Amino acid sequence: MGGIHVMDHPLLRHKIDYIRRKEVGTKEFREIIEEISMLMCYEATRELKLEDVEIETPICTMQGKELAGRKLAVVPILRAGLGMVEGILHMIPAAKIGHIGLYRDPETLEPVEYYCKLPADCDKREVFVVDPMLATGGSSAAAITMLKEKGVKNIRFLCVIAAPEGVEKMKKEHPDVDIYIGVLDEKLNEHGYIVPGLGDAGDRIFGTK
Ligand SMILES: O=P(O)(O)OC[C@H]1O[C@H](OP(=O)(O)OP(=O)(O)O)[C@H](O)[C@@H]1O
Ligand SMILES: O=c1cc[nH]c(=O)[nH]1
Ligand SMILES: [Mg+2]
Repeated sequence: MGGIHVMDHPLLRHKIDYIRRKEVGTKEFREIIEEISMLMCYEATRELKLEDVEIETPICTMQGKELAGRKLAVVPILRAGLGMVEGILHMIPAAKIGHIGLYRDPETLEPVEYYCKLPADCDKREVFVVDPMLATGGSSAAAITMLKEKGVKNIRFLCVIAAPEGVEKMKKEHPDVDIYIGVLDEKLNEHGYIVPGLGDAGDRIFGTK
């Protein structure tokens, strides 16, 4: 059974509220999203399994620990999810990377799929789906459905800012998935944007629009 984990950490909160400011430019926005992702990764990996391993220190032999099983895969939802990959790779450099291309139709707010490329053995890995924004939940729910259709079982979703509407949709459609949220915001506006939010994460990361 998955759970909703709203991170309650002063450093994370400071960084998220800093990049909400409209005067923060692309370079700084991108750098800080990377830092936020690193901190979120630390928290989201808390439950990873360890196994015993014998190691030799300069002093003696000991039973040490290392991460069990296959390494993680990180799957950003394009485009904005790409902004979170580097930060996670700082923590887990050997992670494999998949990509799911989805954009939200501005009229219907429904996700439109345009790309999917995953590591060949993705179904045997722990998969972290990443996207800074969970708004209606349409994009993340669709991305996770795509992964499940390919046999992926162990999925966690990391987002920087979530709206309650998106959290409800994810709980309903993917109750087995753990969701890690930097900050839970108030609501969606009439255009499906998160309030207070930070605007369009993809445009802010890539300097488009
Ligand atoms: O929860 P939802 O209502 O689906 O909205 C969230 C989605 O919207 C944004 O992507 P967008 O469609 O702007 O694409 P982009 O990343 O290419 O800018 C965001 O990065 C999420 O993927
Ligand atoms: O507030 C929002 C909602 C969807 N996508 C974004 O980038 N921002
Ligand atoms: Mg966008």
